[in-house]
Amino acid sequence: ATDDPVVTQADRSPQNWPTNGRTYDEQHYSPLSQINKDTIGRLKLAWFSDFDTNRGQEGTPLVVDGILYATTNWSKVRAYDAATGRLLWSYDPEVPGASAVRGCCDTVNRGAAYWNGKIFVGTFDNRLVALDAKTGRKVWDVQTIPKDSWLGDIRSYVTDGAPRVAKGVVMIGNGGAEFGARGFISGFDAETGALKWRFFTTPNRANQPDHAASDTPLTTMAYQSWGPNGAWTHSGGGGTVWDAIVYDPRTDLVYVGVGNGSPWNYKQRSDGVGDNLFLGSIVAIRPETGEYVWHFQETPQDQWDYTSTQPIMTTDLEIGGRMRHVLLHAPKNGFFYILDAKTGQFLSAKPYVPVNWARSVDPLTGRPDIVPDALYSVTGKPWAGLPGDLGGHNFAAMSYSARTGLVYIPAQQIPMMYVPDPQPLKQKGLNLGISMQGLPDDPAVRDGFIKTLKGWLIAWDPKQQKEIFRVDHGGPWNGGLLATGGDLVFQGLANGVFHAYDATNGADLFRFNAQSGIIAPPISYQVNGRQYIAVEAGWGGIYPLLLGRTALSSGWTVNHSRLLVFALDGTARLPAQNDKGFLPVQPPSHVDTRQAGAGYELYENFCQACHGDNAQSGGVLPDLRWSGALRDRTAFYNVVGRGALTAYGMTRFDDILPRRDIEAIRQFLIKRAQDTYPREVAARSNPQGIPQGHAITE
Ligand SMILES: O=C(O)c1cc(C(=O)O)c2c(n1)C(=O)C(=O)c1cc(C(=O)O)[nH]c1-2
Ligand SMILES: [Ca+2]
Repeated sequence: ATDDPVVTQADRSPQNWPTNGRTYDEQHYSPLSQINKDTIGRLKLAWFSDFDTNRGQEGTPLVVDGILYATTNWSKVRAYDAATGRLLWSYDPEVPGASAVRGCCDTVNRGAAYWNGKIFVGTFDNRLVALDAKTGRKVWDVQTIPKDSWLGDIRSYVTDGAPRVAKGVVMIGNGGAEFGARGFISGFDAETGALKWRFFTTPNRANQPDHAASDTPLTTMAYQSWGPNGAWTHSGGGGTVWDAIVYDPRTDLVYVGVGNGSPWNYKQRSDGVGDNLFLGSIVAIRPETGEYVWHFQETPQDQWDYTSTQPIMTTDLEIGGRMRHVLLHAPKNGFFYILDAKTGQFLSAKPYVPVNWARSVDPLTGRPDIVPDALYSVTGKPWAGLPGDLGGHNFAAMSYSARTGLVYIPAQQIPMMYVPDPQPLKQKGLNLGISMQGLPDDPAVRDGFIKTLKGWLIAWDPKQQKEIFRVDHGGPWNGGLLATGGDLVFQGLANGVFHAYDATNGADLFRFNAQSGIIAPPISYQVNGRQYIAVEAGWGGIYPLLLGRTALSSGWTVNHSRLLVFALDGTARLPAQNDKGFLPVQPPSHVDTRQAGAGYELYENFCQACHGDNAQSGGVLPDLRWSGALRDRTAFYNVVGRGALTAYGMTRFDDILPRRDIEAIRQFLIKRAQDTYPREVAARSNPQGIPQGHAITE
């Protein structure tokens, strides 16, 4: 079917939430208003459902005619009676645990798509699966990565974004640009799974046609913007399409948010020359053919992981006395962009968070005036960037309310020290061309860094391109946003508290202790005349995995993954919580300090990205200091070398790390356990047994 009114006319059915942003404009706005400023005092938990994966939950649930579809970590899908929470079916694509290491950022999933009685989900191992929405039975599945896109192990692909469907075509991209990847988006027939088109976002290294929709723009325009001999010719250049794919029925265009360069190091990637199209760009293509229509590059010469994959929305705005149909975008690079939706014409850009990599954006061309020192790979000198690699805004959905005229942005500040280190591309693991050293374990340094970590809900007036108000959060990495016809804005936070704010002034009107950090966006729907608010709780994603304990600066949180659903006069209650997390265990007494020293660097290179800087867990994956496997050299080798825990997502390293390196990592972990055990125990000597205050981040 080339039409499904459930999706294409979603604006006529406010009880539903049938596509990622509810309607094709992706405003994450629900017109429902039963829950409003007057009734908010009666908002209570109506039902909840525990998930079977305690890792980051980033899914936007869908609701179609009283059935709620949620996707969870490891690309699983669950269908519920949306009024009662009764589980109707669940689907597990059985993603191999060993594929976790192919992704930069937790085995998350950001949601499903609905079309003509089917649910579509992308799996972490890159399948696109169509399920019967009634029964959960698989209708078809296809592998979305063509074999020739891999280049040995130098390239990596994972799929964690939500597919989108327009005109009977299901569109999906993938992640992987932190390893090596050549980005693309593919369109499949929703009924059969047949590939209709593919659009690559970076050129073919021989500048030959790929026999893909992207051939002409790549060979005639993009190829010329790359240094012909850079490392991109092996890595693929990056430009992965890991999140935003937005169809606009008004223009009949699909807006594709394109990711960062691979490796990050621009000197290494492209000899330090060229803008490297289509990195850091929005590209507009046709849904039926993938044909190129326009592009706008937000970040030329990317070397900061400044992806343009962040959620995109469309709306009508009066600008300069004239109504315009526009795109609104707050990419990682810190500027809020307004583009003409039909032509891609640049209209304006203003910083929505502190920015130091560019002085400004040219008001006519939209080109950033890049600060010379920010080109760290060219200068060869370290650069402290604002925003950092995690962006002024990441995957968390923003929302727009036409009633207030405001865009609500889940914004943040996480500075990044970019230290160039153009090593040859590795066969496994991150290939950034920068140093992966974390912070020293010095409380003063850590405290200084933590003071720079910030999170805000920013209410932004796109007409004036300025902030109207903000809500200060304890720290970054908070959930996405929902605005409603009740003039409320809902957001879950990193510290596990779910809030409703007054959409006109940010007053905090509702708080609920969700027992786990929230990074997903809420939705709203209605069944039998009752309005509900639903959100997935589950702390994770890249921030706590990579930064470890430092990521808990908003407050101590442990992962309890579940779906929470609220309504007026709800009567459900969460069970008593266990907030203790991974408890310190007396470490082995013997350590080889020389080996432990060598182990630090190995740990930061191979283990840190999931288990946290300096071996302190961020509350999601096991804290390795207290692992039982530390006590025995062979047991540890079986886990790290031979893959005893691959089913849980822990890969095997014996293909790249010799035994002595793995043993050095073990010694480093024992040393870290010995050094930190006393302070970890002390931090828990309080009635709750939960680390308090300074100890959370020390
Ligand atoms: O370049 C890429 O291919 C890529 C992929 C992904 C991903 O697949 O989730 C992320 C990023 N980059 C990224 O830069 C980033 O900050 C990020 C955060 C997250 C997350 O889910 O927590 N994923 C990703
Ligand atoms: Ca990236």
